[in-house]
Amino acid sequence: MSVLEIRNVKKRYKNKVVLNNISLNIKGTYGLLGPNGAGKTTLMKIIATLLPLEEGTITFGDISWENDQRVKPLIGYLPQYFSAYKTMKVYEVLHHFAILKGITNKERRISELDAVLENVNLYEQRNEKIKYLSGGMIRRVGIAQALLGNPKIVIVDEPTAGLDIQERVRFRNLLRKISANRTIIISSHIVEDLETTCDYVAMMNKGTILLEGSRQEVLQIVDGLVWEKDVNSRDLEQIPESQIISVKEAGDRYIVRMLSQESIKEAKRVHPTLEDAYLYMMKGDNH
Ligand SMILES: Nc1ncnc2c1ncn2[C@@H]1O[C@H](COP(=O)(O)OP(=O)(O)OP(=O)(O)O)[C@@H](O)[C@H]1O
Repeated sequence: MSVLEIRNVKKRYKNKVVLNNISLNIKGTYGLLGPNGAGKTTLMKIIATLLPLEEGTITFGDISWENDQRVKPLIGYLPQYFSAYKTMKVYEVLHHFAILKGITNKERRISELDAVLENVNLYEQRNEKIKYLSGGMIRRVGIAQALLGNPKIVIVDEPTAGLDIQERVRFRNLLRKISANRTIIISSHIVEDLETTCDYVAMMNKGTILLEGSRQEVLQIVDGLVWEKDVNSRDLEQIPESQIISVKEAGDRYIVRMLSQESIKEAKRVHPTLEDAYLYMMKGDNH
């Protein structure tokens, strides 16, 4: 499988630099993690060719994003807000997208529509109107349209925003299921979404990549720096807020998770998670 190579991509809105020399090697299931306004959507739209590539290069094997007819069929895109077409039925919406994607052969179209409906587990609901579906089901219709034409690269922007916990878990499982033999790019500001689904992660803030690598490589940045301690409420107040990652209530005591270069008295060192690495990078970036 080719690597999606992004080199020195820059984007400005008027005088504001929104993407500042972004370079990434995107492969496998790839998570783009960053707070609101980091530039994730802008980068995804440029990859999806919805915004022009003004500076820098993007390539996938021998295909280049500069004027290549082969780019569009490579890509399936689920935007952050996929909620239009409310009065249309699931099948009609997908049929519409199949036509837009140029799947003109009727037999091929029918077999592709059936296959994507099965794939996202919505075959039973194919004659339901969109407005009667749950948020999670609508998101799955969005994935179904992105899969039409069997694209090699699927881009999913903030896939679980607004979904309840059950729907989020189901959606993550679906992303894992469709990831065989394709590159999937998932953007999110929710670390858990990427923790369980992604092989590679990039952390982004203010238009800049802070860290990129396999999940293991990214975790190494905080290896040895994460501590846990069981405290009462009085001791909890003594811990500097800048050190705290999370606090969990345990009866009348608290389990505090902390970041520290030095060992912390009576605390035990624990294995880092993606959230630890993300908070560490964000703290550093805000100094
Ligand atoms: N059309 C536009 N005109 C001017 N500024 C824009 C435009 N679109 C986005 N921006 C700005 O670019 C920056 C990056 O926005 P972008 O939507 O790419 O971030 P994001 O990481 O996807 O965040 P979110 O999850 O909030 O969408 C923000 O500061 C945003 O205000």
